[in-house]
Amino acid sequence: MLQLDDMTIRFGALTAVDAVTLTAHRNEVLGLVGPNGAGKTTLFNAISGLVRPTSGSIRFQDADLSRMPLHRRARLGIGRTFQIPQPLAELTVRENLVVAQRFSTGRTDDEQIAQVLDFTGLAALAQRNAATELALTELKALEIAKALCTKPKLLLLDEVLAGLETAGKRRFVGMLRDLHARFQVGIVIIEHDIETIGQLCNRVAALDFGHLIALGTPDDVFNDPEVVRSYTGGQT
Ligand SMILES: Nc1ncnc2c1ncn2[C@@H]1O[C@H](COP(=O)(O)OP(=O)(O)OP(=O)(O)O)[C@@H](O)[C@H]1O
Repeated sequence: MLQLDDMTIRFGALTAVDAVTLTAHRNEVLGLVGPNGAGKTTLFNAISGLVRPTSGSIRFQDADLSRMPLHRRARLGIGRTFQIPQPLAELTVRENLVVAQRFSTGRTDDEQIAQVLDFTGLAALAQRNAATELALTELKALEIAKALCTKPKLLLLDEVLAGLETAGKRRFVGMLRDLHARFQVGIVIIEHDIETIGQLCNRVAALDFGHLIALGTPDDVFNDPEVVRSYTGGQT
Protein backbone atom coordinates (compact mmCIF):
# COMPACT_ATOMS: atom_id res chain seq x y z
CA MET A 1 0.00 0.00 0.00
CA LEU A 2 2.78 2.44 0.99
CA GLN A 3 6.22 1.97 -0.45
CA LEU A 4 9.28 3.99 0.56
CA ASP A 5 12.17 3.31 -1.73
CA ASP A 6 15.71 4.34 -0.82
CA MET A 7 14.38 7.52 0.80
CA THR A 8 16.88 10.00 2.21
CA ILE A 9 16.04 13.30 3.94
CA ARG A 10 18.76 15.80 4.78
CA PHE A 11 18.56 19.04 6.71
CA GLY A 12 21.80 20.76 5.73
CA ALA A 13 24.62 18.50 6.94
CA LEU A 14 22.27 16.33 9.03
CA THR A 15 20.89 13.14 7.48
CA ALA A 16 17.61 12.58 9.35
CA VAL A 17 16.45 9.63 7.22
CA ASP A 18 19.07 7.57 5.47
CA ALA A 19 18.23 5.41 2.44
CA VAL A 20 15.13 3.83 3.99
CA THR A 21 13.28 1.22 1.98
CA LEU A 22 10.08 0.09 3.70
CA THR A 23 6.61 -1.16 2.77
CA ALA A 24 3.44 -0.83 4.83
CA HIS A 25 0.96 -3.44 3.62
CA ARG A 26 -2.74 -2.89 3.14
CA ASN A 27 -4.56 -3.11 6.45
CA GLU A 28 -1.54 -3.94 8.59
CA VAL A 29 -0.55 -2.21 11.83
CA LEU A 30 3.12 -1.34 11.53
CA GLY A 31 5.04 0.08 14.50
CA LEU A 32 7.82 2.60 14.01
CA VAL A 33 10.31 2.73 16.88
CA GLY A 34 13.71 4.18 17.64
CA PRO A 35 15.41 6.51 20.11
CA ASN A 36 14.80 10.27 20.16
CA GLY A 37 16.03 11.90 16.97
CA ALA A 38 16.06 8.62 15.00
CA GLY A 39 14.03 10.17 12.17
CA LYS A 40 10.54 8.78 12.86
CA THR A 41 8.57 12.04 12.71
CA THR A 42 10.60 13.22 9.72
CA LEU A 43 9.59 10.04 7.91
CA PHE A 44 5.91 10.80 8.68
CA ASN A 45 6.41 14.39 7.52
CA ALA A 46 7.72 13.14 4.20
CA ILE A 47 4.80 10.75 3.73
CA SER A 48 2.19 13.37 4.59
CA GLY A 49 3.91 16.07 2.52
CA LEU A 50 5.35 18.47 5.11
CA VAL A 51 8.93 17.68 4.12
CA ARG A 52 10.33 16.84 0.71
CA PRO A 53 12.74 13.89 0.52
CA THR A 54 16.22 14.74 -0.71
CA SER A 55 16.22 11.55 -2.77
CA GLY A 56 14.32 8.31 -3.20
CA SER A 57 10.61 7.80 -3.75
CA ILE A 58 7.31 7.41 -1.90
CA ARG A 59 4.46 5.57 -3.54
CA PHE A 60 0.96 5.07 -2.18
CA GLN A 61 -1.36 2.69 -3.99
CA ASP A 62 0.68 3.11 -7.16
CA ALA A 63 0.63 6.91 -7.05
CA ASP A 64 3.96 8.72 -6.81
CA LEU A 65 3.71 11.05 -3.81
CA SER A 66 7.11 12.67 -4.16
CA ARG A 67 5.84 15.99 -5.53
CA MET A 68 2.19 15.79 -4.57
CA PRO A 69 0.82 18.60 -2.35
CA LEU A 70 -0.48 17.90 1.15
CA HIS A 71 -4.20 18.08 0.43
CA ARG A 72 -3.96 15.69 -2.53
CA ARG A 73 -2.20 13.12 -0.34
CA ALA A 74 -5.00 13.50 2.20
CA ARG A 75 -7.52 13.04 -0.57
CA LEU A 76 -5.79 9.84 -1.67
CA GLY A 77 -6.36 8.49 1.85
CA ILE A 78 -3.37 9.41 3.99
CA GLY A 79 -4.43 10.69 7.42
CA ARG A 80 -2.17 11.61 10.31
CA THR A 81 -2.08 12.76 13.89
CA PHE A 82 0.56 15.00 15.45
CA GLN A 83 2.71 14.35 18.52
CA ILE A 84 1.37 17.53 20.11
CA PRO A 85 -2.42 17.78 19.59
CA GLN A 86 -3.17 20.74 17.34
CA PRO A 87 -6.85 21.71 17.62
CA LEU A 88 -7.87 24.85 15.78
CA ALA A 89 -8.31 27.62 18.34
CA GLU A 90 -11.75 29.26 18.71
CA LEU A 91 -13.49 26.28 17.11
CA THR A 92 -15.63 23.62 18.72
CA VAL A 93 -14.78 19.94 18.63
CA ARG A 94 -17.28 19.37 15.82
CA GLU A 95 -16.05 22.38 13.82
CA ASN A 96 -12.50 20.99 14.03
CA LEU A 97 -13.74 17.82 12.40
CA VAL A 98 -15.59 19.73 9.69
CA VAL A 99 -12.43 21.67 8.80
CA ALA A 100 -10.30 18.51 8.72
CA GLN A 101 -12.85 16.73 6.56
CA ARG A 102 -13.27 19.63 4.11
CA PHE A 103 -9.52 19.98 3.75
CA SER A 104 -9.10 16.41 2.67
CA THR A 105 -12.35 15.43 0.98
CA GLY A 106 -13.60 18.83 -0.21
CA ARG A 107 -17.01 18.38 1.43
CA THR A 108 -18.80 17.89 4.73
CA ASP A 109 -20.31 14.52 5.55
CA ASP A 110 -22.47 15.04 8.66
CA GLU A 111 -23.20 11.35 9.02
CA GLN A 112 -19.53 10.43 8.98
CA ILE A 113 -18.77 13.17 11.52
CA ALA A 114 -21.52 11.91 13.84
CA GLN A 115 -20.17 8.36 13.52
CA VAL A 116 -16.62 9.48 14.30
CA LEU A 117 -17.73 11.60 17.29
CA ASP A 118 -19.56 8.59 18.60
CA PHE A 119 -16.73 6.17 17.97
CA THR A 120 -14.10 8.35 19.66
CA GLY A 121 -16.33 9.08 22.67
CA LEU A 122 -16.50 12.80 21.84
CA ALA A 123 -20.21 13.09 20.99
CA ALA A 124 -21.10 14.72 24.32
CA LEU A 125 -18.26 17.23 23.88
CA ALA A 126 -19.05 18.20 20.27
CA GLN A 127 -19.93 21.81 21.12
CA ARG A 128 -17.02 22.40 23.50
CA ASN A 129 -14.17 24.72 22.57
CA ALA A 130 -11.50 22.29 21.40
CA ALA A 131 -8.49 24.36 22.39
CA THR A 132 -9.55 25.35 25.92
CA GLU A 133 -12.12 22.91 27.24
CA LEU A 134 -10.67 19.44 26.64
CA ALA A 135 -8.55 17.23 28.90
CA LEU A 136 -5.45 15.52 27.46
CA THR A 137 -7.21 12.21 26.69
CA GLU A 138 -10.01 14.11 24.95
CA LEU A 139 -7.50 16.12 22.92
CA LYS A 140 -5.86 12.89 21.85
CA ALA A 141 -9.22 11.41 20.91
CA LEU A 142 -9.84 14.57 18.87
CA GLU A 143 -6.56 14.05 17.00
CA ILE A 144 -7.73 10.58 16.03
CA ALA A 145 -11.23 11.86 15.19
CA LYS A 146 -9.80 14.57 12.89
CA ALA A 147 -7.78 11.98 11.03
CA LEU A 148 -10.71 9.54 10.83
CA CYS A 149 -13.02 12.20 9.36
CA THR A 150 -10.78 12.34 6.31
CA LYS A 151 -11.78 8.74 5.51
CA PRO A 152 -8.19 7.52 5.49
CA LYS A 153 -6.95 4.28 4.02
CA LEU A 154 -3.70 4.71 5.93
CA LEU A 155 -3.37 6.42 9.31
CA LEU A 156 -0.05 7.75 10.54
CA LEU A 157 -0.22 8.00 14.34
CA ASP A 158 2.61 9.98 15.95
CA GLU A 159 2.98 9.02 19.63
CA VAL A 160 -0.74 9.31 20.10
CA LEU A 161 -0.59 7.54 23.48
CA ALA A 162 2.30 9.52 24.93
CA GLY A 163 1.56 11.14 28.28
CA LEU A 164 -1.44 8.94 29.04
CA GLU A 165 -1.65 6.94 32.24
CA THR A 166 -1.99 3.15 32.16
CA ALA A 167 -5.81 3.13 32.13
CA GLY A 168 -5.93 5.80 29.40
CA LYS A 169 -3.39 3.85 27.35
CA ARG A 170 -5.43 0.68 27.68
CA ARG A 171 -8.55 2.51 26.52
CA PHE A 172 -6.73 3.95 23.51
CA VAL A 173 -5.21 0.61 22.52
CA GLY A 174 -8.76 -0.81 22.54
CA MET A 175 -9.99 2.11 20.45
CA LEU A 176 -7.18 1.70 17.91
CA ARG A 177 -7.87 -2.01 17.59
CA ASP A 178 -11.59 -1.33 17.01
CA LEU A 179 -10.76 1.44 14.58
CA HIS A 180 -8.49 -0.82 12.59
CA ALA A 181 -11.18 -3.49 12.32
CA ARG A 182 -14.18 -1.22 11.79
CA PHE A 183 -12.77 1.35 9.36
CA GLN A 184 -10.52 -1.13 7.51
CA VAL A 185 -7.64 1.26 7.75
CA GLY A 186 -3.92 0.52 7.68
CA ILE A 187 -1.93 2.05 10.54
CA VAL A 188 1.66 3.12 10.98
CA ILE A 189 2.24 4.10 14.61
CA ILE A 190 5.23 5.78 16.23
CA GLU A 191 5.29 4.59 19.82
CA HIS A 192 7.93 4.21 22.53
CA ASP A 193 6.02 1.81 24.78
CA ILE A 194 7.05 -1.76 24.00
CA GLU A 195 3.93 -3.26 25.56
CA THR A 196 1.66 -1.06 23.46
CA ILE A 197 3.56 -1.97 20.29
CA GLY A 198 3.27 -5.66 21.20
CA GLN A 199 -0.49 -5.32 21.70
CA LEU A 200 -1.11 -3.47 18.45
CA CYS A 201 1.42 -4.26 15.77
CA ASN A 202 1.94 -7.12 13.35
CA ARG A 203 5.36 -5.81 12.40
CA VAL A 204 7.80 -3.25 13.70
CA ALA A 205 10.42 -1.16 11.92
CA ALA A 206 13.28 0.24 14.03
CA LEU A 207 15.22 3.37 13.04
CA ASP A 208 18.48 4.63 14.47
CA PHE A 209 20.21 7.78 13.21
CA GLY A 210 17.95 7.63 10.16
CA HIS A 211 18.86 4.03 9.28
CA LEU A 212 16.36 1.19 9.21
CA ILE A 213 18.17 -1.24 11.52
CA ALA A 214 15.51 -3.93 12.03
CA LEU A 215 12.16 -5.03 10.62
CA GLY A 216 10.06 -7.94 11.84
CA THR A 217 7.67 -9.11 14.54
CA PRO A 218 7.68 -7.07 17.80
CA ASP A 219 9.49 -9.93 19.58
CA ASP A 220 12.18 -10.22 16.92
CA VAL A 221 12.78 -6.48 16.76
CA PHE A 222 12.90 -5.81 20.49
CA ASN A 223 15.31 -8.73 20.97
CA ASP A 224 17.55 -7.63 18.12
CA PRO A 225 20.98 -6.75 19.59
CA GLU A 226 21.34 -3.70 17.33
CA VAL A 227 17.96 -2.34 18.46
CA VAL A 228 18.84 -2.94 22.12
CA ARG A 229 22.15 -1.17 21.53
CA SER A 230 20.43 1.79 19.87
CA TYR A 231 18.28 2.34 22.97
CA THR A 232 21.08 1.88 25.49
CA GLY A 233 23.66 3.93 23.61
CA GLY A 234 25.95 0.90 23.35
CA GLN A 235 25.92 0.19 27.12
CA THR A 236 24.56 -3.35 27.12
N1 LIG B 1 13.02 20.87 10.06
C1 LIG B 1 14.17 20.41 10.55
N2 LIG B 1 15.31 21.09 10.38
C2 LIG B 1 16.50 20.62 10.87
N3 LIG B 1 16.63 19.46 11.53
C3 LIG B 1 15.51 18.74 11.74
C4 LIG B 1 14.23 19.17 11.26
N4 LIG B 1 13.30 18.23 11.61
C5 LIG B 1 13.98 17.27 12.27
N5 LIG B 1 15.29 17.57 12.35
C6 LIG B 1 16.35 16.74 12.94
O1 LIG B 1 16.26 15.46 12.33
C7 LIG B 1 16.55 14.42 13.27
C8 LIG B 1 15.37 13.47 13.32
O2 LIG B 1 14.29 14.13 13.99
P1 LIG B 1 12.86 13.46 14.18
O3 LIG B 1 12.00 14.47 14.86
O4 LIG B 1 12.41 12.90 12.90
O5 LIG B 1 13.21 12.27 15.19
P2 LIG B 1 12.21 11.31 15.97
O6 LIG B 1 12.73 9.93 15.77
O7 LIG B 1 10.81 11.60 15.58
O8 LIG B 1 12.47 11.77 17.48
P3 LIG B 1 11.45 11.86 18.74
O9 LIG B 1 11.22 10.46 19.20
O10 LIG B 1 12.26 12.66 19.71
O11 LIG B 1 10.22 12.57 18.28
C9 LIG B 1 16.83 15.11 14.59
O12 LIG B 1 18.24 15.24 14.71
C10 LIG B 1 16.17 16.47 14.45
O13 LIG B 1 16.81 17.45 15.24
